[in-house]
Amino acid sequence: MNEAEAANRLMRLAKQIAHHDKLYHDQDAPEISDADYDALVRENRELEAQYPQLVRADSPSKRLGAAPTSALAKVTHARPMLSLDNAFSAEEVRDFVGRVRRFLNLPEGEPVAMTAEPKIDGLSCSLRYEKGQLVLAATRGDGMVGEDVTPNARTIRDIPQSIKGAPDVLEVRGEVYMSKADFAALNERQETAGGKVFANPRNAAAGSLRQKDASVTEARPLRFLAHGWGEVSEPLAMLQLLAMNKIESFGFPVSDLLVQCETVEEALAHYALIERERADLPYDIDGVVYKVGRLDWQDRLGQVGRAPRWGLAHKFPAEKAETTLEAIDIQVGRTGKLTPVGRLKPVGVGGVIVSNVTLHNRDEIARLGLRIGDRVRIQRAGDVIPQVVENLTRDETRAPYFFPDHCPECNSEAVAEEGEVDVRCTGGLICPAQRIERLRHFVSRGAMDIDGLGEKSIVEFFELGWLHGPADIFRLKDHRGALIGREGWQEKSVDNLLAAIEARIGFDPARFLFGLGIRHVGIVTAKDLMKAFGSVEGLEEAARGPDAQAELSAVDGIGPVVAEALVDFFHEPHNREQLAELLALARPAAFVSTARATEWTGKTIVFTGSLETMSRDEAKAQAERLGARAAGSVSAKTDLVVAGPGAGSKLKKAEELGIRVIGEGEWAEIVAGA
Ligand SMILES: NC(=O)c1ccc[n+]([C@@H]2O[C@H](COP(=O)([O-])OP(=O)(O)OC[C@H]3O[C@@H](n4cnc5c(N)ncnc54)[C@H](O)[C@@H]3O)[C@@H](O)[C@H]2O)c1
Ligand SMILES: [Zn+2]
Repeated sequence: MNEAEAANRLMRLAKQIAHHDKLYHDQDAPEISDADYDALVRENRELEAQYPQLVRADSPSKRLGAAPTSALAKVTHARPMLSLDNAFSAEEVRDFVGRVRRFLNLPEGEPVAMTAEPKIDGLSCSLRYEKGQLVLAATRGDGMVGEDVTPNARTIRDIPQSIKGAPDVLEVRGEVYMSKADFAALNERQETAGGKVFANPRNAAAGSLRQKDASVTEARPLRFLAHGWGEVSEPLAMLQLLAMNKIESFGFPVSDLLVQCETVEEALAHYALIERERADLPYDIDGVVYKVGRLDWQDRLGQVGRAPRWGLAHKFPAEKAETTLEAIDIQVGRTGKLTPVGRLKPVGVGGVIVSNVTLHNRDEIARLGLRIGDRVRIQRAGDVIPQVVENLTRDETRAPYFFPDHCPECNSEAVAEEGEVDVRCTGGLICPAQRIERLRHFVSRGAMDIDGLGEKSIVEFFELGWLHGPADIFRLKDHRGALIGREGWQEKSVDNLLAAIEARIGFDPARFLFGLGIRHVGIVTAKDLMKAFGSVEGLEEAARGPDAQAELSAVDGIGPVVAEALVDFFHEPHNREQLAELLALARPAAFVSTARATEWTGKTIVFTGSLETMSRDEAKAQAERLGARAAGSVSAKTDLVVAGPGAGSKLKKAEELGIRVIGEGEWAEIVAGA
């Protein structure tokens, strides 16, 4: 940038910054974020440092806030109310201390003790006490002239009306603010009442204090925290910290995170501590304020431009930033869920460089109207994964983004169930993203129950390339030689594992079906299906038939959601391929109904309360042996309820419906007699 360009830029910056100052300070309605505003101020400062001859009379570096234009009376401050210079890094804090040291001409090694405390996000207010009585409360305004808000301040409980033991004239300065919780509640009330909703607690506090009618202020939950003083008729103390202690003793709230630090490194450590506490503090803060500890040094340092030379605001890094969305990638989770991830042009947010954001799901992308190449505002809260909060471009000419209808990992069809936002891959058996999870499920207790094949071994075999899908479990015997001698595997344990696998050839088809991990197909549903279709092959035929949905839904215990999941699963070619292999190797048994025809055949039984002589599973198995179905909830279709001690709502419902209820003893008799 040459000198002429710099002059132009400085003129534009002066106008822009003045515009935002007015919106923010006078109208309590900012248009841009603080971080964006700070960036303008910073650019102005850097250009002025480079071209000192171009510093304008109306430069933002000389002004502060905005001259008040409200209906409130104006007051000229006895001592100006200043702003603070900003620092955004530890380096800049060290530079600040270096400047202080040089200004005071301190000998090498002489420490500069400083106080450090939270920079609370409210609006500054000066409270003037004469002979212990509150006589004036004023906002900062442009630093020289503020607004008279005395009646308003009198409604704030943290502000004493009178104080004892103070100098004849004492101006206590601090921040009027609103707690996060009070802010949220206020906005909720405002919204229901159709009133103004505030952008943040700072604006809410400013808008609430600067009211013509003090009864409006009174109804708002405002608080006050002291952080300094203005005119005083006699010195309060020799040190900043002790002066603040004195102010506290007069009855003003002072931050309990205010400390004196002996070195700059100590101060930076306190900054880190406050940053860690930030989320848990009841009020918003946007940084840490350091002040030279010795008041005689503060006097010597004085002020330059709009800020004291003895104070510094060390701001927290911005937690929001703007950047470009360069791509959207789809990640497939262990359960088949497709999650869109935004790839960003890397940008600093809250102290870290962010290049990925979660976009949650298909609906979220549609809500934001995202297209590749859009400018986006992103946000990072604590250690939560960053997310897009706003799309800054709505360029209808660029290609819209279409959420994939196939899994990027295995190319199987990806679908969202009705009423669900998540899109899932249907290629359960072969999808690499889902493999380990599926394998784990296939061998689990309730399914194929293969002893010795835990998650650790699954991962090990998977990484060795031995396990792709469940069919490979039955081919592990081909790797016997290679497995023996690997860490944790002796001949005996290998043979035990292979025997456990062999034992599952010709196993229960319902547990086999359950093991496939088809969505919504639990063990009870699997049994119902096997009862109806006799075998997995029979089920497959039905699920691929022309009338599959209707045929499946007709089965007792199967609803349309399960039917759809089955149709999806058996239509996916990859699944069918893997299943064919698996059936050839595992050869599940034909379903034999262990039920005899009894008077209970086809009936529905519900067990509730605790059973004393048997487990719930055993009771259900007994019911099934009688040809009955054990259901989880009582309805008009229930034929019998077996209630043990502690039975509650199910028992009550059965009684209301007039369903036969028996105890465990009577049930045992039925089982024995059948
Ligand atoms: N978004 C916008 O459009 C916009 C416009 C103007 C200003 N701003 C924001 O307002 C701020 C600039 O205003 P500023 O000039 O008042 O500077 P400042 O708010 O950054 O710093 C000075 C003020 O900090 C306050 N403060 C809080 N805790 C303090 C403590 N412990 N000790 C001393 N002072 C403490 C005081 O009220 C003091 O006046 C920046 O945060 C800026 O981002 C935003
Ligand atoms: Zn997939």
